[in-house]
Amino acid sequence: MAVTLHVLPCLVRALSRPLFWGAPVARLASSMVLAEQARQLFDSVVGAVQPGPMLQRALSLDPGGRLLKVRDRSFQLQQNLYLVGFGKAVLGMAAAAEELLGHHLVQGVISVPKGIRAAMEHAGKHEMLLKPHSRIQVFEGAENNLPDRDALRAALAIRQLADGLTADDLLLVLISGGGSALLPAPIPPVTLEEKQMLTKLLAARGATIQELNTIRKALSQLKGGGLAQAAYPAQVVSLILSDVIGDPVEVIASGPTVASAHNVQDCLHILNHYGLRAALPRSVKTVLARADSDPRGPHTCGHVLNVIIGSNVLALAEAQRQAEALGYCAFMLSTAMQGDVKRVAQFYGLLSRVAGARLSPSMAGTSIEEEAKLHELLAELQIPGLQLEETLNAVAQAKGPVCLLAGGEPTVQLQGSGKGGRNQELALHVGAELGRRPLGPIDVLFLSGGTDGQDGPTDAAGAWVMSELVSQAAAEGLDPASFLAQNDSHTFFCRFQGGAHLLYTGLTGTNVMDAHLLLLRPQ
Ligand SMILES: Nc1ncnc2c1ncn2[C@@H]1O[C@H](COP(=O)(O)OP(=O)(O)OP(=O)(O)O)[C@@H](O)[C@H]1O
Ligand SMILES: O=C(O)[C@H](O)CO
Repeated sequence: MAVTLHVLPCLVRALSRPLFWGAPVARLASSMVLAEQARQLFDSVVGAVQPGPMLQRALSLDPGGRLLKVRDRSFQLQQNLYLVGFGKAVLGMAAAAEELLGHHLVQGVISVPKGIRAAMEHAGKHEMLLKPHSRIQVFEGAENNLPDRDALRAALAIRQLADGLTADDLLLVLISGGGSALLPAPIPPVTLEEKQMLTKLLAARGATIQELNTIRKALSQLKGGGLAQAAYPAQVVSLILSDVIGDPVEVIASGPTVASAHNVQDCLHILNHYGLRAALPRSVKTVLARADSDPRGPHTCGHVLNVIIGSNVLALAEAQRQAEALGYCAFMLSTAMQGDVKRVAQFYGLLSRVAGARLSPSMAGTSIEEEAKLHELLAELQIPGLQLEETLNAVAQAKGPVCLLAGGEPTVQLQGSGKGGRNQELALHVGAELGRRPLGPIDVLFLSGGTDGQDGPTDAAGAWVMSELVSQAAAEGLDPASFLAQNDSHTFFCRFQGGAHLLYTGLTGTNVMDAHLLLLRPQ
């Protein structure tokens, strides 16, 4: 990174004098500049949703320090502030809250992933760590994103804190993705093991996060508004970092401060759909039957303010501004990219050609068939809010390089036993797509990165590719298709050009799904 930054000024000068360079050298310089800019844009995505800046944006104290403002609401502070939190990004969020409000804080409990404090210390991210004599108690648990005994202990401590609150108290709840596994409190007689097993089975059979969390809510004391209910009559303010498409507060971490709108019939429908109804443990049947006849109905959450403080949308909006500052015409495609990575990669491959043809007149007319295919693929993927024709028209008007931004979470069907992640697999598929046909006089770079800095079980956040990937890989004796067949994208990128196309950030302390960047620059 430092080396790349060091050479950047010379490369920029080189690009402005292409006639003095041989074509291959100019192309190499151009690639390096594009790669450096893509990296900067990814950093701005992650930077926009760092816990400190997010909390500072969401919370403000009046000059006397006695009134906490959140959105258009004010809360009196008088030694009455409590804090709980659960999720992968909650350690940094709690550290930022402690920095802002520490002297008002009476007590706190957070549930965060196993090993996160050591990882943050190791990475030198001291702003993500609590103060030495913090009033916030930290529990680490939920190894491999599954509820375990440690997370159960944390959930019980959180419930105990909430149970003890009075009408004079204010409870700040910090929530981020991974919160469901970090807050398991099964309703008896359901056991932790039974809940674990059901979660695993549903996930393995392809249940969506909406479906999975509907079941989790029905079997939990704290999810689906249970935590808010426990904290009543205290006021509750939940600050939520979204890791779900569309930012649905009732789904993120299974909505512990949001009344659940689902009923038992919804649960039975889901369990039926995945063939799990017949084999349900007796305890689960008991809890569902009890909920069906519960005269109290769903939890009420009138004393709660739920606020989304960070999301994929916010993060990409910052990258869009940054791209414009770098001289790109930048357009947001969608923050709801979903579907199988292979299809999503075909979409980006076709989009590169079609947008390239609009951008570079010498390619015009070559893509009518591809444009039709692109529309077909988009209809199949059903990406909410993606205005393809409008974006392409805007690209056609662009004077200069174009940056297309998107976010979301495609899915990988694991077939092989290789090492990889969603983002590296997507990038490699896009590289293969770009290599299918020559692109004409246009440089194309595609980058895909997970905003938490960890793509699948690898230490990379993602990867970037250019249109020359297939031919350059062949020169090194590497065939992307055979790595893809084994879901082995990480091994490919480690070998290809000595790992130069891998995106490394380390754990970022935040998590708003994935970011995709497509840079197009006429040569
Ligand atoms: N070899 C592999 N190749 C491609 N993808 C893989 C591979 N192994 C695991 N994955 C994918 O990685 C994902 C799990 O990784 P990770 O732990 O980063 O979860 P996540 O969904 O990104 O979590 P979060 O929502 O917190 O970001 C799954 O989508 C899984 O299919
Ligand atoms: O914890 C969860 O439920 C998922 O990460 C979605 O928020």
